[in-house]
Amino acid sequence: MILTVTPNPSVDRTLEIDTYVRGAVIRIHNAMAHAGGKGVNVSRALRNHGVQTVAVLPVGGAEGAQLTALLGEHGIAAVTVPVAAVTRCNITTAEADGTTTQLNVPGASLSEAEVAALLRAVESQLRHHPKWLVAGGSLPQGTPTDFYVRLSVLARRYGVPIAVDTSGEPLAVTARAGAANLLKPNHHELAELLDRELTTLGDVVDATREVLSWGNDAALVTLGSYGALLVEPDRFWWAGGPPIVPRSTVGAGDSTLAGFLFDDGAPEERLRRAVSWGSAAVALPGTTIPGPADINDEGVVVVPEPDLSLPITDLPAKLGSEAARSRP
Ligand SMILES: Nc1ncnc2c1ncn2[C@@H]1O[C@H](COP(=O)(O)OP(=O)(O)O)[C@@H](O)[C@H]1O
Ligand SMILES: O=P(O)(O)OC[C@H]1O[C@](O)(COP(=O)(O)O)[C@@H](O)[C@@H]1O
Repeated sequence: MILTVTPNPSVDRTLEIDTYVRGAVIRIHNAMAHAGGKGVNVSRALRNHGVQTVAVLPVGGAEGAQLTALLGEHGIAAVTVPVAAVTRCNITTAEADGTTTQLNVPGASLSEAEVAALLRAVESQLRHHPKWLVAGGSLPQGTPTDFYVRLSVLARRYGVPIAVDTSGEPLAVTARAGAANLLKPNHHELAELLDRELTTLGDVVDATREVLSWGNDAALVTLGSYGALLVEPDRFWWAGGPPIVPRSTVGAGDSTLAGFLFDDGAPEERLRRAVSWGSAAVALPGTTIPGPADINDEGVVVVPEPDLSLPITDLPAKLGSEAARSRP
């Protein structure tokens, strides 16, 4: 079983339009709603692939009830912690040219008692010794910024490894505490954490190694359309998929993390699977999370320790074609 916790879940609403024009009346072609939030999406991806998973999340108000109903439709076993504040709705516009714009609400406040109830709900599931605890997303107001560090202390007490996918201050606090067995920042979150631009592959690998030197075991750094890197203290790999015009990139990072955690195995294989799940998510509308029928890893190339001087933006073009040429 893989346990996930999402302190700030969302009903994700997606509006598919031609082009976003500020100040204009925009006609919507398709509107859809999915259960969202990082841990929730990891649970959805795992569940789609037959992995047992439990999602812990706070829910409140009518949107909380809708979120619970959506989770039921997705077949997710959820432990919901009732809270007074109304669950947020994040809104995405998905344009015909593949541009995805996310409007993420901060999320209503949790009281101290509600934060404590959330931690207790996670602890009661840790007693079942899940294979991983996956903790993800922003923190709602009222949640201490060291929330993920507290989760990590709990997880370690039960011998459960923890993967954390967050951003901003909660990422800084978690990473600097060396609290994670696996971190899943994207390129921009990593640059913000280190407060410097990361232009080449070497820049990203050095930055990630710095983060690992704070006590974190490994990092899966996603690079948007430029693929993803798996970095351990002494080794790293890059992987990338075929070019895609996205339908919606929302949920791609979460699907990538789920693909990585789906099974043990050689790091290259886990990274290949991660990128194939992430690429599949990009081709699907709204926060649709891929299942086995959506995924094809044939176009995904994995390259161990590529040239560190390569600009990130050149990776798919340079490494994708080199790997294809050297394939037997
Ligand atoms: N525009 C895109 N084209 C192709 N693949 C993409 C695109 N955006 C994301 N992906 C895939 O999804 C993964 C996660 O995307 P990324 O945007 O880095 O994560 P996050 O959603 O966490 O910000 C990438 O590693 C890549 O495999
Ligand atoms: O908690 P945050 O950072 O606001 O992010 C929440 C949003 O991220 C998502 O989990 C998608 O994340 P990814 O695109 O990184 O996979 C949405 O479902 C959700 O609305």
